[in-house]
Amino acid sequence: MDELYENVGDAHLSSSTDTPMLPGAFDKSDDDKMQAIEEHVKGIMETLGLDLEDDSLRGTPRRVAKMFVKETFGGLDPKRMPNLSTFDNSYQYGEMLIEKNITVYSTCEHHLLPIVGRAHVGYISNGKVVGLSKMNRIVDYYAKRPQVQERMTRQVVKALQAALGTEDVACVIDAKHLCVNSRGIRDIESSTITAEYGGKFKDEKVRREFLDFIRMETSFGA
Ligand SMILES: Nc1nc2c(ncn2[C@@H]2O[C@H](COP(=O)(O)OP(=O)(O)OP(=O)(O)O)[C@@H](O)[C@H]2O)c(=O)[nH]1
Ligand SMILES: [Zn+2]
Repeated sequence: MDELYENVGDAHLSSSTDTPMLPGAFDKSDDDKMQAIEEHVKGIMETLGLDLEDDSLRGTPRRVAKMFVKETFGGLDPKRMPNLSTFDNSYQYGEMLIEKNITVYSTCEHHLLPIVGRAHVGYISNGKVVGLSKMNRIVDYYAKRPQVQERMTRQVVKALQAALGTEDVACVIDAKHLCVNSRGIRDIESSTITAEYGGKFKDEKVRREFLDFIRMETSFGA
């Protein structure tokens, strides 16, 4: 684990943001993966002494396999990377744009327990603009992997920097890790904040504005 975290500060190392994958990981079909996972889940349940003939338990291995491949860990499949289509900044908007309170449902890679929280993403256009929903989509794509929050935060920033052709991208994530909240130390109140500031967001004033904006209460009527 230490080695993984040592790399977290090296923005120039692409390996520091990549999810560690086995060679050939992208060659298997979804059906092959689901079949293998179904067998493994069956094994775990039988080891725990559960009767898989029971009506309620019978479908669980298949259900979990489908959920892992298609939903919970769907973001391990590069084919599911959202198309971050950009267009020209024809309206000459020159200030920062923030998509805040993006819901994060992810999974802690140490315990395979949920991470639930909110991401706030901002950028300053360098001539290109990205559709608002694409920021929600890119957060969700990287969230759908076994994750550490530090890596997820940096993956979101790097993907948007590449799509927008600018370093001026920031992401803050505030999330609850059920491995901390519901087991182990069982601290239901604590949450984890991570931040990645690229380009102009490293400037104290720009960063301050970003952080002030994401703290703004947004209410739409009653
Ligand atoms: N840095 C970081 N740590 C995480 C993240 N998610 C979970 N962890 C931590 O990973 C650590 C794994 O530590 P271990 O000591 O191997 O696991 P453990 O015995 O289950 O630890 P406890 O949770 O303290 O009971 C724990 O401290 C978790 O809180 C994350 O996104 N980032
Ligand atoms: Zn965990």
